[in-house]
Amino acid sequence: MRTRPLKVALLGCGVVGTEVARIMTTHADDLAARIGAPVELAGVAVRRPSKVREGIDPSLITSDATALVKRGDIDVVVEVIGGIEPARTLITTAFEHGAGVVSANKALLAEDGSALHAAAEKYGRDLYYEAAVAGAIPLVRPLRESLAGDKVNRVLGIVNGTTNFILDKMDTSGAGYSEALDEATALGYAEADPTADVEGFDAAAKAAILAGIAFHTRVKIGEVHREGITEVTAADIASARRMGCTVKLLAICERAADGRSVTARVHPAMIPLSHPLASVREAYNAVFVEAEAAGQLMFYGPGAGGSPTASAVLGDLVAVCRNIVGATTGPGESAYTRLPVSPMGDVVTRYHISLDVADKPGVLAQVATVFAEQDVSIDTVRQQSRNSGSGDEVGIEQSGGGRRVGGSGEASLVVVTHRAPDAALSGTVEALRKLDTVRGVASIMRVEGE
Ligand SMILES: NC(=O)C1=CN([C@@H]2O[C@H](COP(=O)(O)OP(=O)(O)OC[C@H]3O[C@@H](n4cnc5c(N)ncnc54)[C@H](OP(=O)(O)O)[C@@H]3O)[C@@H](O)[C@H]2O)C=CC1
Ligand SMILES: N[C@@H](CC=O)C(=O)O
Repeated sequence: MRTRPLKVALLGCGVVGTEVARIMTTHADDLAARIGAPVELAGVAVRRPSKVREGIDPSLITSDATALVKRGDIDVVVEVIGGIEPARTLITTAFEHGAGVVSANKALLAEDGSALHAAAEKYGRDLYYEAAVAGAIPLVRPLRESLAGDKVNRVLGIVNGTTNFILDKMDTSGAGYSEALDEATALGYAEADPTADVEGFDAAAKAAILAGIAFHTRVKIGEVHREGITEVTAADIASARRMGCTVKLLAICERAADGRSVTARVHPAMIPLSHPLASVREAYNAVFVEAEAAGQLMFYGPGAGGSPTASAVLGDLVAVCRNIVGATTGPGESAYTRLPVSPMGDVVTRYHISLDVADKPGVLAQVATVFAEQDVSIDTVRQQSRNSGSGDEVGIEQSGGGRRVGGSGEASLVVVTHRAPDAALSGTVEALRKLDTVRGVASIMRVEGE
């Protein structure tokens, strides 16, 4: 065992950083045994140095993160500040000054991963970021290392704990959206600005990282199609239930059949209750990986929160420290080639469309014609009259398109399609909006996982 301790600079001591510092202290002997050298917390950079931080030697705390990473004796920098700047400059400076880096910062990796990897390679240092995707779940290293000899074609998962928590609460306990969000924030799942969670930015960043590692390419967050959960209503959730489905925010990354391009998208979707992702509750995450030789793999576990995320950070810290002790580095990024990211219009899937229509003869025929003109095949149609008082269904159409319309006034028409390109669906919706008899498009949701 080497006796000189490896020195670690911790940048950020919030939800995640506090737990990283605690585990480094309480598990110091175990970490030393696994690494082959003791590790020492050499400094902790925060924004508010006067705040009392339980369990942390006050003499280690500084507000000058730059000076800490430039000290010259730091072996590993753990960045758990978040955001783009100053995190990006601090990580690059760490490489320049000879340190390896562990980061949980998905926003930065999805925005500028290429440049960070290039800087790590230039200075011969490690950049590890297991905690950036799906909290405690080992996913980055299995994709980057264990599956490096296979060909991954699809990654589909729930990668944001906050939104899964909110949708789960809305579904199972009938909680309101705001109430569920407040609870997720109090539990430390949500980002500093929860807009990143509920508008899908956090999941989109994770999708960009996953697509990059899975397909050995580079995908930036701006290339990921993104829709959040703010428009998901109790009616959508009830409608999903009627179809034997539940609503989840999914991240889906796919390699095209010809292998020449990829797609990456994040949006709410209905999935059948029989699908394993349907039973992923609260802030848990789960990711399906489909690889040519391995088949289907599922990764499941806590996707957010201080302690689970710190577990992933500590795993990376051990790996980077081991590499330093062994005078080596982890897998580099030079084998990556850039595949184009296809637009959302090329994605083929099924849709659940809820329309408010005039409840009179001929409406269903008009609506069906629009779908046919756009070459979008209808699977099922369900009509619910607004005049029935109780809200009971008054007409159920069979698969494939028979017609039954009656009464007058307004009705709600729910159309579920067969698989069709997203561009064709957009064209259909645009044409539907122009029909006099269509009073509004209440919701559009993709149906996945069948
Ligand atoms: N929370 C979670 O469940 C997960 C978080 N992550 C990622 O981990 C990272 C950290 O998240 P989290 O711990 O929740 O964030 P917090 O907001 O709880 O903590 C951020 C920390 O960074 C410090 N900080 C902010 N700006 C600066 C600065 N300019 N210089 C020095 N320190 C600064 C803050 O200081 P101060 O304490 O003084 O305010 C605080 O200690 C993010 O990238 C996040 O996306 C990843 C997976 C899960
Ligand atoms: N806000 C994120 C935290 C982990 O990445 C989430 O809710 O999943």
